[in-house]
Amino acid sequence: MPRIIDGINSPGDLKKLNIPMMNKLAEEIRELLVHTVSQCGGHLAANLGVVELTLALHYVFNSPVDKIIWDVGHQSYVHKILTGRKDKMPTLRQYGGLSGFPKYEESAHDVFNTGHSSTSISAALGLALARDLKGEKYSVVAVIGDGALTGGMAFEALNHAGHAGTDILVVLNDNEMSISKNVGALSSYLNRLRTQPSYFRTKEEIETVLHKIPGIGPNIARAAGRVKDMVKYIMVPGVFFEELGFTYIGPVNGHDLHELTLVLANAKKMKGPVLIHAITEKGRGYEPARRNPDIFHGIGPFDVDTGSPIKKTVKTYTEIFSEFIVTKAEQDRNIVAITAAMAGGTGLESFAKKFPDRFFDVGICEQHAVTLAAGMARGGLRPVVAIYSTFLQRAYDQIIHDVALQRLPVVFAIDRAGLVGEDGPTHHGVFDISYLRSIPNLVIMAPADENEFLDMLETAFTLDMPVAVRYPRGVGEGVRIEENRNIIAPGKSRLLQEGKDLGIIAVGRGMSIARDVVKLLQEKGVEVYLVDARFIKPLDEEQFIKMAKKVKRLVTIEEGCLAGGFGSSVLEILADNGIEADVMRIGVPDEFIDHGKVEVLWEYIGMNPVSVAESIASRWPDLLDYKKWELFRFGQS
Ligand SMILES: Cc1ncc(C[n+]2csc(CCOP(=O)(O)OP(=O)(O)O)c2C)c(N)n1
Ligand SMILES: CC(=O)[C@@H](O)[C@H](O)COP(=O)(O)O
Ligand SMILES: [Mg+2]
Repeated sequence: MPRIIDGINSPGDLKKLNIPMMNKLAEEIRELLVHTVSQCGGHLAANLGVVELTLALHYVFNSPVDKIIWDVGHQSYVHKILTGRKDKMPTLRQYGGLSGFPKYEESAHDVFNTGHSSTSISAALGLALARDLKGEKYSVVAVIGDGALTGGMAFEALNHAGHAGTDILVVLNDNEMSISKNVGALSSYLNRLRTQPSYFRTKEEIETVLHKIPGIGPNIARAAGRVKDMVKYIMVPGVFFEELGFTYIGPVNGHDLHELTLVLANAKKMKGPVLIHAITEKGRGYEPARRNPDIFHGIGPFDVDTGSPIKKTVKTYTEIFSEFIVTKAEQDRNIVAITAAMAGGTGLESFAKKFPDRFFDVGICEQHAVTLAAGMARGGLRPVVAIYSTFLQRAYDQIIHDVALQRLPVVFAIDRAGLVGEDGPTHHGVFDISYLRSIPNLVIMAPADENEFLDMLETAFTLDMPVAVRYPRGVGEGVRIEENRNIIAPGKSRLLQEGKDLGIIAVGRGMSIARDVVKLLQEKGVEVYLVDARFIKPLDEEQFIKMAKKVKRLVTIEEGCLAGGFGSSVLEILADNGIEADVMRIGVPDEFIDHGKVEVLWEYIGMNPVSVAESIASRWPDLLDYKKWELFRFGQS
């Protein structure tokens, strides 16, 4: 049977279809989504939920002349399929292939790059204001989820857009889910909009209801009758958005193509800011995702028939943190845990189950999460804020102004530090070393393996000051976990071996690379002095100086950006102490690193063990002769 999807190569092809044909196309798109994500991994549930919404948007609007901006952008696969990238779907999230997020460099239909939440309305308003100033004519649409709407930036933008009054359409895609169940008062408000028919009652009906309230009811009813606006508050759905200057339309069935296309076509003609509240179901059309939208929010490759993910054997750093923090909280009642809508991703779900009163999911509000922690610490609690490195960027001022400046004992569990792989440049956690190490009053650690990680977490709670522990995405080194924990003295590195030819100082997952480099070099007779820095701040100055004096040649290895990074801090120590040494820094160069498997990315930036060994051999040819180092890559001696 011919498939409609085969004839869809641009949004223009959609406009030839009628509603039944588009419904059929929706089914075919869902099949493609499930197949693709089962192979490549990715954000399945959100995409399954926006199939009809995306079809309707491309049916009514004329992309790329009209601009559609996808908030977070994890739900943009359907948009990619409809805008000429259907055949490239098998390359999704792989190195050199399609990005999992909108990317202007990939297509003119991806008007604005996203990945972090709650930026779409600001960007859309910027485009709309640019359009107005340049006297151009096109529509601008921001598609934002109910989770992303919890982010402060979205409100800053609504506030400005309502005031600016220009033509802009916000489509609120409300599926009641962030990654987990959406939280907060706003979420409850959206829920009331969805479910309470009282919003549609007439003035007379409202007065009747009010009269039934004993004591005060009749008075309120009389007052409401006099004050027009008060009645409006009760009668008009979406009054919150209306009061901000938006025309609210909704709720609309986000899976009914007939209703969606009509409403969008009307909204397109309206003047000023308009908000359409569309109700969708996350995971729609694939039962495992519909039943577990949180698991299928972002998932690795899985079996389509069962929905089961491909199993891993070694524990992830996140799992280790998860177990640690539950045990620690059993011992210390003052420990509270905060997440910004990432309970699953940061491993706080078990904590939430065990200590519901001590767990706080604040929504996608990293800034608030950090200052909330500061307030709690001032109030005598022991807060741990678990946030991905890339999202902590949002809370920079709060770390400085609210936590560090007041030297408050907040523990930052910084997950996804380093390259994260398939999510790519919006999500790589490569900046935290640089942006944190300049902050006074902050201790920063990075573990080389699981035992060190647990020791660091334990140490963090012994220090009466702000402490950050950064650790990577995914599995650890697979070492056996020892029972006894060691408290590490701040700034104390770990000497692994002494050697006379070359010194390597590595930190965090850089140590795993360093170990392999040492093996390669030792096989060629090079004697390496190897130190696991453990601390990014404070640094083990004494050890580093001793080492530099002895070997004169140092290599630093970190999984973070080189600019202002850990290697730079080693150079600062040497310079400040007048030590002359030849230093090679290995880390992330001054460019945004694409998406792909971490090992592939390491190779690209010259950070995998073989590349590092080759760089060492080429920089110091007297250590190894050319012929020998050339053979590293082929594993020959
Ligand atoms: C600043 C920031 N914090 C956290 C995230 C992680 N994150 C990605 S999607 C998402 C939930 C978004 O929910 P919603 O906007 O409702 O989209 P849905 O997946 O439900 O369609 C979160 C928390 C992010 N991308 N950016
Ligand atoms: C879109 C987004 O920001 C998150 O869903 C992110 O992709 C999760 O990453 P992890 O898979 O590392 O939890
Ligand atoms: Mg949602």
